[in-house]
Amino acid sequence: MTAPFGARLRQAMDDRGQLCVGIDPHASLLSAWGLGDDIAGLTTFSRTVVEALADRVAVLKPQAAFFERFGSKGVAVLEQCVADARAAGALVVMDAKRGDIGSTMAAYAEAFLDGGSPLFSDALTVSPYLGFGALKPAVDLARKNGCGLFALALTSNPEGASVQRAVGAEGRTVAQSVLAQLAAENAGVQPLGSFGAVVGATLTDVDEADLAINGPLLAPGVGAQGATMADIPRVFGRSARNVVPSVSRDVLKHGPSVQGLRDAAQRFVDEVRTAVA
Ligand SMILES: O=c1ccn([C@@H]2O[C@H](COP(=O)(O)O)[C@@H](O)[C@H]2O)c(=O)[nH]1
Repeated sequence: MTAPFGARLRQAMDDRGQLCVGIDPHASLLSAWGLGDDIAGLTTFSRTVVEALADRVAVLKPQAAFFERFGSKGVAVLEQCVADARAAGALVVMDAKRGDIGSTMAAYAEAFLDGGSPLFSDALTVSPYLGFGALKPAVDLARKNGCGLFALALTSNPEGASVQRAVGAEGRTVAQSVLAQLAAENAGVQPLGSFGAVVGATLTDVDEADLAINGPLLAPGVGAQGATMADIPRVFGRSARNVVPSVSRDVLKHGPSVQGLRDAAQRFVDEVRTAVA
């Protein structure tokens, strides 16, 4: 039986360091790597990232959009990418940001969190903006299959605040409500719950108490969006050890050299270790 995602993530971060590398095959990166903006380029790009990093970084996070833009052939590349990355030892967080009414959410959950699915991943990013309760089918399937979820709470983009910082009837922000419901899912779990939040490393004013969800905190925004690893303790305070900083473009720009990708990832691992120590 597979250990819960939170326990597997804790172990992976202890062994390999606190880093998630995003696999985001932007057209501009494909071009910079000397590849075509086509299926052949997508295949070479994702294979190279997996070859370079899946045996050494804790988490790889394919961004589904960059594969989906090529249609079914792109999705086939994504399926292979996920399978290869998992086989090489990385935990895979599928960044697909799914969220819908409960009955449809059940189908999204099956697509990514059912062991028989070609896109089976260790965890999935989800949007709680149809109501956190609508995510229940995904919560249930994730728990059953040792998977995790990362719910969007305080995203790294400046536009997110208009929704996420809005104050609801009970006097707390939407983000606070999402974080509290994640904390409830993780209550009492050791060493770390499996139900995480997406909280940008770019943020300036976050209440440390809200982040104590006993679950992982996926922190995009390091690198191209302007945050650095030094921001991790500033933003996350006492929860910094549960943070998985996520970097896509600022690692990927060092390809197609396998060694270049490895060196870039290692620099970020070293930087976050120093910052969080
Ligand atoms: O709040 C969020 C949630 C998700 N993302 C995703 O992370 C990567 C960031 O890429 P970089 O190149 O490191 O900027 C991308 O896939 C986003 O969709 C985010 O940035 N912020």
